[in-house]
Amino acid sequence: MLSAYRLAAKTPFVRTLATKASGLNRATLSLNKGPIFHGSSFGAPMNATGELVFTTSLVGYPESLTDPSYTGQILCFTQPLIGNYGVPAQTKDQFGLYDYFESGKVQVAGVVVADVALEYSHWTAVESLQQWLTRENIPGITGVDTRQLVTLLREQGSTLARLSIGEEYDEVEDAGFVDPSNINLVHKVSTKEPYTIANPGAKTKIAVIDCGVKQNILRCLLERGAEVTVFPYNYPVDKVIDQYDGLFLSNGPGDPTHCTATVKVLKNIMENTPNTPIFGICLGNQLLALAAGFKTVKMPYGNRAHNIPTLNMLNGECSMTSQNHGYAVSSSNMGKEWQQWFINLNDESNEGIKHTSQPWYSVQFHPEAMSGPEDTVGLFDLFLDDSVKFKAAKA
Ligand SMILES: NC(=O)CC[C@H](N)C(=O)O
Repeated sequence: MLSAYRLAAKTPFVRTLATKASGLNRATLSLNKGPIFHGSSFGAPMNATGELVFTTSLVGYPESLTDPSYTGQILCFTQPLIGNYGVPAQTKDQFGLYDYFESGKVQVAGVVVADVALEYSHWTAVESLQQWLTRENIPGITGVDTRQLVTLLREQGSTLARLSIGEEYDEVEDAGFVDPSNINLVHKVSTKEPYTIANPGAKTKIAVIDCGVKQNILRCLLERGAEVTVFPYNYPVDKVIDQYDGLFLSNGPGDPTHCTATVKVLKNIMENTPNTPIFGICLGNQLLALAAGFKTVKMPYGNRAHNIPTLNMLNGECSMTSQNHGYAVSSSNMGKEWQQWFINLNDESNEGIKHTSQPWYSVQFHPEAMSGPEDTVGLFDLFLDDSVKFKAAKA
């Protein structure tokens, strides 16, 4: 029997007037393992290649498109109409962080939508999605049957794809498909130099390993009273960790096994300064797991959404979470020293690990929720409380 999703994918797809009437040029989305989708070009009129992934989040395209974890990926939105609330200005808050974006630029390689809204309306908006992507040199394709496309991706897994201008993918002209999993993408997005975000009256000092940290993660730490120093992913943080009350491991793009330098630093910290509180998010969860001796695996098509239910294995609480990942921690049996902290209630994949005696823990989902539900934002309070306690114990 066909699922409702399969049925929907089989019904004819109707493009709305917004796209048809716009006079956009033709564009093509070619999947490595086939097939080819035709649509109209919006944003920058150029070709792009990357891993094609999809998100089922209904809102938050300014945040998702600027999330450094999407580097190297072509992002397909299953929400059919994207762009209708426009794009906000690049204003900053009192910490110098972007109010509405997760980094200073669009990070995805390309965008795939069913129907781009060329007109927009929102009190924060200053330009359309089309104008923003054009300015940022990122191409998009609209008019794609995203239901059919996502059905395919769910069946065959995330795939490499090319987005090209015109009706056909030209194998001779194009360099071919670039596989971002072969590249150390963290190296591209991590800060090149350490920097400190001052926070007058801060009660604790946190070292952040930046693998592509989202702005709202830094804000969640700062707002709770931390002074934050952000380090490159390959900086020898183990040599300076005694100056800090806690270590935070950020989100980031690509395969976590590329971050060997970070895992080495982490192992040193866990061995030499064991009482230091450590908290990781998403890639940070994978890196902590690798440092603890566990393995990570590539998922068939990953989890990218705002409504993924997770179960806290220690207290039985269920939370809705925001997610964006294609890799997962593989072990469910964690031995005596570690425990599965959270699991995913849809596919039972790992959603977090916790040490049984040290203040070391991490989650696969995004408690900073930018965007998404804020059910688990209290994890930042747990981490800051642990770092304040650690600071008191050191004094
Ligand atoms: N958001 C993230 O940190 C993503 C982590 C990792 N790159 C993955 O895809 O699983």
